[in-house]
Amino acid sequence: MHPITAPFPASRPRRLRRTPGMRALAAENTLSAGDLIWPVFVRDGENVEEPVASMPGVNRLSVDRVAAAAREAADLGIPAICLFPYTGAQNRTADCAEAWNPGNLSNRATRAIKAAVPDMLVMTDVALDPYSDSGHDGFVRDGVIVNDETVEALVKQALAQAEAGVDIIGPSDMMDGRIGAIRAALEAAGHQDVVLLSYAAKFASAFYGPFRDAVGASGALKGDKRTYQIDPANSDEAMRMIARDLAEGADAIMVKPGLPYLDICRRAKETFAAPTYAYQVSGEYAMIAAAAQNGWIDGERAMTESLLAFKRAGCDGILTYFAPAMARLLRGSNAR
Ligand SMILES: NCc1[nH]cc(CCC(=O)O)c1CC(=O)O
Repeated sequence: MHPITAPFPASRPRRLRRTPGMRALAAENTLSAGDLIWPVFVRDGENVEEPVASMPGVNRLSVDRVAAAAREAADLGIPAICLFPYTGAQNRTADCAEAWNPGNLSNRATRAIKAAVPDMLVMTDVALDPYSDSGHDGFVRDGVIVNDETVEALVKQALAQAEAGVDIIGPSDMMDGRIGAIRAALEAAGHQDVVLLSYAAKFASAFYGPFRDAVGASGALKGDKRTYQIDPANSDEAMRMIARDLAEGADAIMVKPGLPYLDICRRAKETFAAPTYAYQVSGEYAMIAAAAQNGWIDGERAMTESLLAFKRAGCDGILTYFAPAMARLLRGSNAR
């Protein structure tokens, strides 16, 4: 880039900032409901809407309420919902068998959404942590999260999700070789149109704390996830993970968390020119929502600014708990 600026007063950059119309004309990036994926927590029961204490404004929904949420999303122009099941300690086992149960919570919610709103895209998470008594994304053997055996289970989980009708599968487990294995299994089973959105650049982050509360994993988790998620110190490693996952058949890639990793978003987009998404995770949501609740920041403006940042960084879309609030705000105005 070679920006050319005349010396003052020939150049007065404030000319282009003078009115809302002028600013709209000069805007380099925009945000729309079509950029958003809404992560939703699913729980047992009927007609249940249970607040998540650490995420003000976010609820765990029973399957019937998830279908209603899908209708709401469709009305707001949000193209996709991402499902995360809440599992209590009593349903967590060492063999994680619930993960590939065709009738598990996630698969039931998928079918309910597809029945209620067929055009709503359903995304699901592939990882064992909602079903594991250890809270880890893989099997634990002698204190080690084992890779290859976990990948076999992830393949079964992904196939059950595809059978239930999901459009987008998001492996979030960070095991080695899972994208290739899941892609091959999907092809073999006739699910050639299922999109793989790989959580390729997923960092071992403190910002997942409220999520682990929301899905019931906080109490279960023993230790941390640093032997499989990426060290926050690393950027080249994230590029290698993205390259690998694209080479194994990922259609799109994700950077997670979001705001603390905008450099990774920008670098990923420039390096690979692939469809690139960011996950504005639970801790990021909680910080903004809690500060707004206390009157310390303007919640709507902070939400909008944080989401626009992802577009500026090169992302094609954002997974965010703010999705319905942002879409509602966008519908009411042309403001970004
Ligand atoms: N496979 C687990 C998973 N999938 C999405 C999130 C975090 C999402 C959020 O914090 O909003 C996590 C948590 C983790 O890795 O511990």
